[in-house]
Amino acid sequence: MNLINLLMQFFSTDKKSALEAKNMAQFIAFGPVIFQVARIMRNSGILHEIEASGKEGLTIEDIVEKVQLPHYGVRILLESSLGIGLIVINDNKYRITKTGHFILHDALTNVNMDFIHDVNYNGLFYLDESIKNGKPEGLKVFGNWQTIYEGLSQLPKHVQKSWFAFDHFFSDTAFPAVLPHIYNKKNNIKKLLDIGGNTGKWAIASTKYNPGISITIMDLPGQLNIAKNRIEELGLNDRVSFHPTNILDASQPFPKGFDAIWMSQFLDCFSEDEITSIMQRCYDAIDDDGFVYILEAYWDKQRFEAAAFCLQQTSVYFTALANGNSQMYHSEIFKAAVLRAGFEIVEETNNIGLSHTLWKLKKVNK
Ligand SMILES: C[S@@+](CC[C@H](N)C(=O)[O-])C[C@H]1O[C@@H](n2cnc3c(N)ncnc32)[C@H](O)[C@@H]1O
Repeated sequence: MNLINLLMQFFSTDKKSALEAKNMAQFIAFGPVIFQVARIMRNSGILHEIEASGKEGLTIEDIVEKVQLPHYGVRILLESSLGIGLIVINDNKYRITKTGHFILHDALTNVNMDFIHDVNYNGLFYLDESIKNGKPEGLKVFGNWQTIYEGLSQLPKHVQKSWFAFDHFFSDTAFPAVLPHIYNKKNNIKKLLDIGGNTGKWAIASTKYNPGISITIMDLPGQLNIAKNRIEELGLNDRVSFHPTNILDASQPFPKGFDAIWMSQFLDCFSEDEITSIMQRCYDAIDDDGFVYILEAYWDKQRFEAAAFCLQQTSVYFTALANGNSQMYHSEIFKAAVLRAGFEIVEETNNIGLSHTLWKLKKVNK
């Protein structure tokens, strides 16, 4: 049985006993409480102090003294954390559990937790309206934009920080692994169009990796201003140029003359029809021997249940906050939207970085 079939088994059987299922249902019912307590246990230093005490453990009085918070509040957090499974108690002393360890130290957990709290938490209150209207109704907690991308450069600094940390966490692990797939002798790419290039991470990685490459980043003006500053600081102005545009305006043609088009974690920001429209414009922009590369994470292509879970839950951010009509896709739904524009997949590479799949596409011969 291959890995993908193995993953789908997680979603095709109900494995829990009745007791486990009832416990899980309580975790869901108290979900926001569990989330906030775990976050405060991490941020207040309580979890850290308990971990640092090792086998010895700490009493509540020890903890109150170390973190300088009221006794009542610390008691509430500790008792809740026992139920959550972050800590255990023996002889009136608290010690950390494995789950507590991951809340403190696991990079994926921390990036997800900050993203959910800073970017999503308040806006998720409007999920039911977002589902009904197909609009990101939760975005109003930050401002009056059609999509979060229009407002990204104006979000409060701590919100931006968590958004970028989340976005970059996934691309940072994928980019080094994927560079040799793109810039090899066979492809011979000299000019690349990076659509949705954001703050210029891929452009910078590409120019460092391959001295013969020049890149044009296409994105919304707000993001390109951030990218421009970075590129200038690094002295890469002669290698990287910018094409500000709102890609949702289908009347705007794409620039031409590129050997390949690159889209990383980009098309998931759009509905199926919008993906097809963007791919149609890619089709018009490249020559018949040109390529389009798509780097995406699909929940059905993951090796681990937790990875699929993260992607399935991230979709809800797109619904309530980002744009109301896109998601982290199942690969078959995404593939249909892409191929409708007249492309075929000529190479597929899975398990890149944490969770990505790379597709190399070319125009279908007519
Ligand atoms: C999730 S980020 C991906 C960034 C980067 N490619 C990466 O792999 O980390 C999506 C990018 O798409 C851009 N984007 C979203 N909607 C857009 C639109 N309507 N027009 C142009 N760019 C858009 C955003 O500004 C953002 O930079």
